[in-house]
Amino acid sequence: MTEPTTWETFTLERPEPGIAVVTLNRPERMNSMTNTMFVELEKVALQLDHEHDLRVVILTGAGKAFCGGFDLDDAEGLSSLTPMGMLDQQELAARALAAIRSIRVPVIAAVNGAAAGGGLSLSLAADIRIGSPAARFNAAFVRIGLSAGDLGASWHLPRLIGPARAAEFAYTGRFIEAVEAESLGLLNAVVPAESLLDEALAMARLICANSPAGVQLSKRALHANMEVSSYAAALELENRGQALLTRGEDMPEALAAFKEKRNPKFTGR
Ligand SMILES: CCCCCCCCCCCCC/C=C/C(=O)SCCNC(=O)CCNC(=O)[C@H](O)C(C)(C)COP(=O)(O)OP(=O)(O)OC[C@H]1O[C@@H](n2cnc3c(N)ncnc32)[C@H](O)[C@@H]1OP(=O)(O)O
Repeated sequence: MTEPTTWETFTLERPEPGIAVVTLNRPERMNSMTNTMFVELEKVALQLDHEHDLRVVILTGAGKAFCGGFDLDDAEGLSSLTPMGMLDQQELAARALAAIRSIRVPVIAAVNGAAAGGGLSLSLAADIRIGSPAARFNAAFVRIGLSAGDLGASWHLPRLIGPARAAEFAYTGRFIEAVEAESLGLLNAVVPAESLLDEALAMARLICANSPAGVQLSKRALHANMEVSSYAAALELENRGQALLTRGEDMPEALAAFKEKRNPKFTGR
């Protein structure tokens, strides 16, 4: 494990080769999001996205919450902004979450507690969510006069839990606790709190054992095909990815390893 690097709003740790752990670090404010956090999250996402040897990012929260959404104390200060100023703030926040979502490698959210409002949106920007029993989700937006059309929540939720459940969740502002979240597919798994990070690391290791290029092009295909409208377009995109991968080093190495009954040594080239 290398020494953690501490940013103002989170820590970045590298427990083992290929794995980065980003921990939101404002536990006294339920890891709520400030403009500084948005700026720093965008920066670290762009930094990680350019690390050739990175294979998986794990995102979690310090203390008892994953992320309590926008810092409501900060919100006070925003009311003096012009409408365009407010739009700038919203776009700054949205860019941060888009940067997290578009990191080339898989992002696993280890949801250690409440994910409310923008915190829900942040958890949805990850590809995979593993929760502790304390994981709970809340589209808090409507409870404070905002819309659930926020930081990607209105795009992810219908695709993840279905339009009707997304509507109920968004309109009622109720909490979805861990067990229900797992049954809806909002969580991939619920694991004991004390082993949450270990479980995320175990899943990360499984991913690290596979072809980096294969995993990254799988992520691109899965993300892109949630956007394309047709099966034909999806096949076309998949075909291009496979054609690229068959020209790389990993596939022949995987075939040779299979024949020689040994583990492949992937390079990602
Ligand atoms: C409001 C935004 C307005 C601006 C709009 C335009 C700005 C554009 C830029 C930003 C765009 C971002 C868009 C995102 C929007 C949102 O996220 S809206 C939703 C905001 N979040 C919430 O409404 C959630 C509020 N918190 C809770 O519901 C609960 O605290 C919890 C997170 C579910 C945890 O509950 P519990 O475990 O019971 O802890 P509590 O006792 O409630 O809280 C402990 C302390 O933490 C403080 N805290 C919690 N959440 C926040 C928060 N979001 N901001 C600031 N502080 C928070 C809470 O006040 C407690 O503090 P103390 O009383 O001092 O102990």
